[in-house]
Formats: sequence, C-alpha cells, structure tokens
Amino acid sequence: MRTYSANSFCVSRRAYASAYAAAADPKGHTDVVRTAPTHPGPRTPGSDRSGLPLPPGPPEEIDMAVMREAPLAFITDLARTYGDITRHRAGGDTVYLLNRPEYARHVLKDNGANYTKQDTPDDAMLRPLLGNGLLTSNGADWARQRRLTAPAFRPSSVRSFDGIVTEATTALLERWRPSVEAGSPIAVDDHLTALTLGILTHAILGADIDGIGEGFGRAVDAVNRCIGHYVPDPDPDPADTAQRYAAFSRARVFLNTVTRTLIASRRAAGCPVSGGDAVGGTDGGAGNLLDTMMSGDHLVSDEDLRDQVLTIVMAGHETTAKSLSWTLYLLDRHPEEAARVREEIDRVLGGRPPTAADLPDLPACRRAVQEAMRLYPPVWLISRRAIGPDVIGGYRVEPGTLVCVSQWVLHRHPDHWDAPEEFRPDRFDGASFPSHLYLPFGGGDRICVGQHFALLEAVLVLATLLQSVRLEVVDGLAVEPEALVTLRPKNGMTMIARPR
Ligand code: HEM
Repeated sequence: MRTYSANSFCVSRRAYASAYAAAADPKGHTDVVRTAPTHPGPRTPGSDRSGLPLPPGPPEEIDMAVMREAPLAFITDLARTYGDITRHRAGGDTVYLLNRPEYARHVLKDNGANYTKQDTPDDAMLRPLLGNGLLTSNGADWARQRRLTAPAFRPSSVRSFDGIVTEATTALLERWRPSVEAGSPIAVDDHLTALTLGILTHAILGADIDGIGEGFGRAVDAVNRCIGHYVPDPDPDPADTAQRYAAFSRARVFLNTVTRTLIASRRAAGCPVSGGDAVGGTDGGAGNLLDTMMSGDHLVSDEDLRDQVLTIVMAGHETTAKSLSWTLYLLDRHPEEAARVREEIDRVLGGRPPTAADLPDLPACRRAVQEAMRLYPPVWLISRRAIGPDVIGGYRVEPGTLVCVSQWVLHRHPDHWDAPEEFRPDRFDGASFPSHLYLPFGGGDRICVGQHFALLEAVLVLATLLQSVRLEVVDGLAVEPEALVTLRPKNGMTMIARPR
C-alpha cells in the first residue's frame, strides 16, 4: 500500500477535474476577491486568455520525499520566497498556499461554497477510517450532520462537562503520584492523549472506557504512524511499510469494534432508535449527543452512528492533548508566565477543583492555551479543492486546484504579529485580530464544532494539573514540532512533575 502524507498540503492521488466539472458554476465563474496581486512576481508562463496570472512559485515539480522531510520549513520558505499566495506542483497536483487572512476568509467563508473537502488528501486519508461523518462529508449531507451535532457543543451545553474533566485529571494526578514522589520522568504527551480520549468518550458517550482507553490510544497512534508516513515510489523499505499497514488495519478493526460496542451499550441502555425529535427533544446537553443522534429519523443506521462517533472522538482528543502538551512546554520555558498562571490558579481556586463557572476568572490560563495554539497549532494546515474557477488576490484559480491555508504560517506571519516567534500570552488580552488570521479551530461554516468543548477542557485540565505540580521538561530532550496529522512534539514531551 502506498501511504500518504498526513496533511492536505502535499499530495493528491485522484483525478478530480472531471468529477468537479459538473459541479462548477454553470456561468463559469464564482464570487471573486478582486484585489491587486500583492506579490505579483514575474508573470508566470501559463497566464490564460483572461489575462489573469497564476501565482508565483517554484517552477519545478516538488519532490514529495524531500518535502515530507520538513513540511513546516517547506511552507515557511514558500511564503517567504513567493509571498502571500503561492503555487507549486506536487504529487500530480497544483497546490496554492494562501498566506493572508483575507484569502483564508475567502476560501473558508465568503466563497466557501466553491471549495470542498472532497478528494483532498485529508479526505483520502481520513475517509477509510472515519467514513462519512461530520469531518469528511460535504454539501447537504454535511449540513444535515452539522445541524444535528451543533446543539450539543454550544458553550452552554459543554459547561456540564466540567466535572468529568476535573475528575479525570485528578485521577491522572493520582496515577502520577509515585513518579512525582520519585522525581522520575513522565511521558506527559502520551498521558494527556489518553486523558483527553477518556474525557471525550465519557462526555460524549456517557461511557466509561477506562479499561480500553490505553488500547484506544495505541490504536490511534498506529493509525497516525501509518497515515502520517509518506512512502516514496519506489518504496525504500517495503517491510516497514507492510508493518505500518498491518498495524493500521488492526487498529481500524479495534476502533470499529470499540465504537460499535459503545453504540450497542447505549442502545441497550434504552436509547430510542428512531422517530425522536433529534435536537429539540433533548436538553441540548453534550452528554446526550449520542442519544440525540440515535433518536433522529435520519441517522439511525449503525454505520452512520459509527462514522459520527468515531469522527468526534478522533477529531476531538488528540488535538486537545497537543494543545496542552505545547502549553505545558511553553510555560516551562517561560517561568514568569508560569508564575502568573500559578498565582491566578491559587488566588481564584484556593485549592478547590475548578469548575466551568471559574473560567472567566482564569484568563491567564486561557491566554496561555490560546498563545500556545498560535505558536503550535494542533491543526497546522487546512485544505480544500476548488470546485469552479475563482480569483484570489488577482490570481486565477482553476477548478480542481488544491488550496491550502496553514495556521503555522499565518500564526507566525511577520506582517501581522509583533515578535511572532515569542510566547506572549498577553496578546490575547482583549485584543481583536483581523478575521481569519488566528485559526486554531479553522474558519467559516466548517469551523471546529468542538471548539468550546476544547477550550473548556484545556483550561480546566491545565488549572487542575498546575494546582498540584510544576512540570519541567527533562534535561536534554530535543523538543521540536513534527507535522503529522496533528502538530505533535516529535520526541514526545517527557517531563518531571515536582510537587508544589
Ligand atoms: C484544541 C483542540 C482542537 C483543535 C485545534 C481543533 C481544530 C479543528 C479545525 C482546524 C477544524 C477545521 C478543519 C477544516 O476546516 O478542514 C476542526 C473541525 C472539526 N473538529 Fe476540531 N479541533 C479541536 C477540538 C475538537 C473537539 C474537542 C471536537 C469534538 C468534541 C472536535 C471536533 C471537530 C469536528 C467534528 C470537526 C469537523 C467540523 C465540520 O466540518 O463541520 N474538535 N477542528
């Protein structure tokens, strides 16, 4: 099996043009952003009859293997060299990278109808595992699923998760106790991934998966190791590829089984199976999400439910765990910010567990998480395919073009941020940013449905942990980001937890 890069940037394997030709605007055009090119560069050969140029970019086909070695450096260099809209060829695809907030907004929001997730590399990567859930579906199918799920993720709904979050974090601290006493290292990144997985499944499904949480975490890891690994052609190490794929296949079976079991247990617990009032008939509480989906008229098959549940679980736990790992890392590297966070936690909570009601009083915690997601966005790249022709920044976009927006690039763009490489949580102190500049949760209609859940969870976990321990990165650990499905610490995040 050929595996693909875990992001939308690098590859495509489908012939898309004919598939989209039918969907293109019959008038042959769509809404456009009619602005002058900001970085026109030399006119690219290939300007068409309309006279509009193609964006600048490297003329040669990009070697996928080389790009995969350092994707973050590659996209950063592209932006630096060619400007705010760039074009290159890779893996048989034409790829645009948009590095201005207005362009991101155009594709994700204003002209979002002209851009689809279908046939993006993310689609090819995620669909075999997640089927046709909220993350992977498109058009009317997506809109129906979004209507169904959104109420359970409103800010007012997710507040009820607070007890689950703090109890699970307190239990984790308890498990850490021997390591804390011995001063021995803890694989914090792995533990946080298991923690957020347990919290999410418990909150969404009302199921306690403590017994299988570890296996679930390992399965997710196996999935990431396979789909996050680019295999050049010819494959230099077929045995390694075969092993990754076998692990992926086993993981997929495991994840499917667990998800089906959880659904079956909800059915057995008396959840209605059809005919209910899908959304309005519940109190909108997030704990009722699976019940809500199971009681709808339109999403009753086990396959549909499996897709949705697995989508939410997969989309929601690793991302949140990475945001926490990076926050803890940055706080360790910035003792003065860590001291502010600790002072706030002690003052506001006085030793008791935090609740959702405390969140407005924990701004330093929240800003630390927000700034960590700026510097290390767990989702570092978003991609779409152009359905019909378009114009962005004065440049022509042809149907089928793979259009990418990278949070990594936008969040560190020197034109838009003071000292972009520095950790300064105070940036989020009441400041407002240009629309679609700060995109940890994406933008437009397809903005992360779980964003309120994620922020609530991240702040409550952070406050609960730092109330009890100080976390220090072990000496000598090379901390560097690795851009796979999520932006993860390449060598893990091994830390020593010191008692406070
Ligand atoms: C820090 C944590 C999180 C980050 C950084 C994050 C980031 C994102 C981003 C960038 C997107 C948009 C992708 C695109 O436009 O292609 C997205 C979509 C999504 N996220 Fe999250 N997410 C997080 C947590 C969660 C949680 C906790 C859940 C569920 C409980 C969740 C569920 C989803 C789903 C279902 C979608 C697809 C939404 C749609 O297409 O309508 N995410 N997320």
